[in-house]
Amino acid sequence: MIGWTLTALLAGLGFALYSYLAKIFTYWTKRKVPGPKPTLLTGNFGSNLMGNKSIGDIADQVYQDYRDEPVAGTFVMTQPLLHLHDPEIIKHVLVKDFQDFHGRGIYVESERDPLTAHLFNLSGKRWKELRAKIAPTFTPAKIKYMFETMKECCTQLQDFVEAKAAANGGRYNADIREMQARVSTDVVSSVAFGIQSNSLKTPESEFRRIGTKVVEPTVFNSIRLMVLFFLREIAQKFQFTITVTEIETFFTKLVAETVAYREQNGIERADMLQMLMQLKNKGFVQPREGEEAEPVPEDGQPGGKLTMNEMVAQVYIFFIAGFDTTSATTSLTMYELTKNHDIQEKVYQEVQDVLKRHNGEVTYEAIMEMTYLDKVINETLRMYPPLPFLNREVMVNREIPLTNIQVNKGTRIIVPVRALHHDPQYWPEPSKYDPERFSEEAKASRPAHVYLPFGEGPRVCVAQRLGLMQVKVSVAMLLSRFRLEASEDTPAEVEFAPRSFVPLPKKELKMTLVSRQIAAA
Ligand code: HEM
Repeated sequence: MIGWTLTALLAGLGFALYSYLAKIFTYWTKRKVPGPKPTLLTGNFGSNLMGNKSIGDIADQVYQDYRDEPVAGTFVMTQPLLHLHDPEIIKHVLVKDFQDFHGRGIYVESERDPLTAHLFNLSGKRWKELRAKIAPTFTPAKIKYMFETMKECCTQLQDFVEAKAAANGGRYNADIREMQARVSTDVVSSVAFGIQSNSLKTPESEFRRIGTKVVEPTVFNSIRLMVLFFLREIAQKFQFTITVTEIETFFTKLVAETVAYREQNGIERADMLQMLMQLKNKGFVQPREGEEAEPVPEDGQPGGKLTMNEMVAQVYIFFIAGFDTTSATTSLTMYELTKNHDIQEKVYQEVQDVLKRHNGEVTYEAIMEMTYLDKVINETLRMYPPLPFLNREVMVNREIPLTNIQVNKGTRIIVPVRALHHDPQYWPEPSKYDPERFSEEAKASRPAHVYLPFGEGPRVCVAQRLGLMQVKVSVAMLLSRFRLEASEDTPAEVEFAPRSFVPLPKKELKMTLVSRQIAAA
């Protein structure tokens, strides 16, 4: 008897759950939005939760399958997600109607999980105020100032490779992705905190260890990212803490100790931490000499001063957003240059010609004159955008622009950047590495908003200039001293780790750097 009652109860519960989920999954069909059929508990993202595919891979697949549709709808577990495919709709959401779509829908818990409260994650008034305060940290004048630090790290890289090559008849066979990750860690730790992390020479350095831990493509990190990005409601309900304690402790201690040391000893440096300290102490970033002050809004400096916790959260995002994006772009540029000798030769010639005009000195102005290098980096960012998608949240009940699809406040939106960058209707032969796609003529011939490596609109990457400059300095300085050659273990195509967010090769990315100096001797 008890057995029958229990079976009936379970069957009833199962049916109720099934009916509930089936109703939720009518969200898109009711709105006549096409999309793949969701699976009962995991929606359309089961393969991500199982660790077989990244969120970017799934967005790519939806784009392939529904390319001719202006939008498509999926579910992350039970959370509806709208994929934008039409460039005009994308423009409206990112730029023209930004105020109604400005959120990211990301989990932020400033008290219990303070490192989540950073610029990338925040929405609403808090994002707007913080963005206005942080943007002056990345003006051209400030980047020019940080340039010398970047250059110093790249000089150390040149010397490091030269020494390795000298010990091996002028040739150094390196895992370029790991090497660049270490250099980028050095750059970001110097530019952000004025600290020499020495990751290039000491791979077991604390900074490199923490950096690896943050981006490691583990199942845990993959699920963490999914919850952070799309399942805020669940995280809030169950009071999840997303940040790993060790990482939170590392950054909190680092910032507290560095700030205390500088304040006690009256030390001022030209780095991001100093600017964040100004935000903590004064509520605004001091313009540099000769630099125009940012216009102060009519309502004064909104949002007051930064708290210590807010400061740590910003340092954390500068670190994670800064080192992996730039090292992926630099190493994949070098990889493509090993495969495309004529392009490598053309960049090398440009670097030589420009440096000659600048007395052999790598300066900010010299790098800005390297227009072919700029095209090359743009093409790498097209083929391998570090962020394969952009995300937004609908902030009010309204229709999706240029459609009659009514969506609820809180609906998540995704712009499949990588899929757009590989669509043959905008990029003929998308697998071909061709920097000429970025000639003025070619740029004018395609719609805007099909190239979005840094995002677009008021939420565009706040450090775009810094990121680009770092990649360019690194590539230009390496090419000026070394020829890049494929070695027998250089892959014909790069295969990426499925659980990784930014493009992280599954295996080492090997190539040979040949010293031009030794070869010429
Ligand atoms: C090649 C290098 C880089 C690439 C490709 C890149 C790409 C991006 C993208 C796609 C976004 C989202 C934009 C959107 O949603 O519209 C973003 C946002 C952001 N990036 Fe970058 N980034 C790079 C370097 C950096 C660096 C060096 C830093 C800091 C030191 C940084 C800090 C940020 C921050 C704080 C945001 C959030 C902006 C906001 O939501 O207001 N990025 N980045």
